[in-house]
Amino acid sequence: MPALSNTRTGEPLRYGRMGFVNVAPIETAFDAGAVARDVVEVSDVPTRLNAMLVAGELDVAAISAAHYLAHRDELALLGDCCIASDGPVRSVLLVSPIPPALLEGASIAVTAQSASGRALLATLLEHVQHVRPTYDVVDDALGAARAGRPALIIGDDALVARGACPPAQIHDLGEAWSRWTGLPFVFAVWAVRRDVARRRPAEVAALAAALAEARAWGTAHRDAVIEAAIARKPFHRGLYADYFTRLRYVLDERAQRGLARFADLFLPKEPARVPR
Ligand SMILES: C=C(O[C@@H]1C=C(C(=O)O)C=C[C@H]1O)C(=O)O
Repeated sequence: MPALSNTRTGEPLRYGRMGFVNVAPIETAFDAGAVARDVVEVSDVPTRLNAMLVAGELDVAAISAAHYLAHRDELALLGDCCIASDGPVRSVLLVSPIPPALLEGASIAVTAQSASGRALLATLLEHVQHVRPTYDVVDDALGAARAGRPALIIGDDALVARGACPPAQIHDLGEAWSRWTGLPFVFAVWAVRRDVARRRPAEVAALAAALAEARAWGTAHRDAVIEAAIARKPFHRGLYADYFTRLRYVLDERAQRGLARFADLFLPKEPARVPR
C-alpha cells in the first residue's frame, strides 16, 4: 500500500501559528531559540488556520476554540495550551455607538478573522441582551468601527481599537462572558488532526511537550516576551504587561468548564452559526 505523504518519516509537522501578538508568551521561546521544535511553520489569522487544519493542509495549529468544538470528530486537543480570559480579554471587542441592548435588527460588521468571537458575540446578544442583529462579515472591521458602525474586532486590531474608539463604545466580550457565567472564556486552543495523532504519536507528543516548555519559558522571561511583542506591534510596555497577565494560557479545570458551557450554548445552533 503506498504511504500517505504525511506518514513519511523525516517530514516535519506542518504547524499553524496564530498571527497575533497574543501568542507571544508561547511563541517567543521558539523565536529566541530557547526551546526547539521541528515544524514547518505557517502564520495566519485564526479563520485561515481553522480552514487549513480541517482541510489537511496543516497537521497541528492554534485555532479558534469554536472551530475545534465544531470539529471534534476530526480534531483533538494538543496538550493543554490555550488562549483564554477570566474577566476582560482586551482584544475581543464589540465596538458600538448603539448600546448592545438596542441592537435588535442592526447590522454588525464582524471581522472575517474570527470564529470564537463571532459565536460568542451572537451567544451574548441572544441570551443576555435578547436581541438578534444581522452579521455582516467584513475584511476591515476596525475601519468599520472607525466609520461609526457596530463592529466585532479581535486580535491586534482590537488593541488598536482600544486606543482609537470612545471607551463608552467598547464592550469587552471576555468580561461580558465571565460576568454572565462566572467562568473563563476559551478563545483559542492548540489542536492536532486525529489522523496525524494516530500516525505520528511521538512527534505530536514531542511538540505538545515543547509548547508546554515554551509557555513556562515565557512566564519566566516576561520581559523578553514583552520586547518581542513591542517589536511586532509597538504598543506601550505597560499595555503588554497587563495584557499578558490577564490572558490565560493553560486549559485548566475552570477553563475546561467555560469551554464546555460555551459548547452547550452554541453547538446546538451548528452548523448555521458556526463560522467557517
Ligand atoms: C484573545 C483573542 O482571541 C482570538 C480569537 C479567536 C476567534 O475569535 O476565533 C481566535 C483566536 C484567538 O487568538 C484575540 O483575538 O486576541
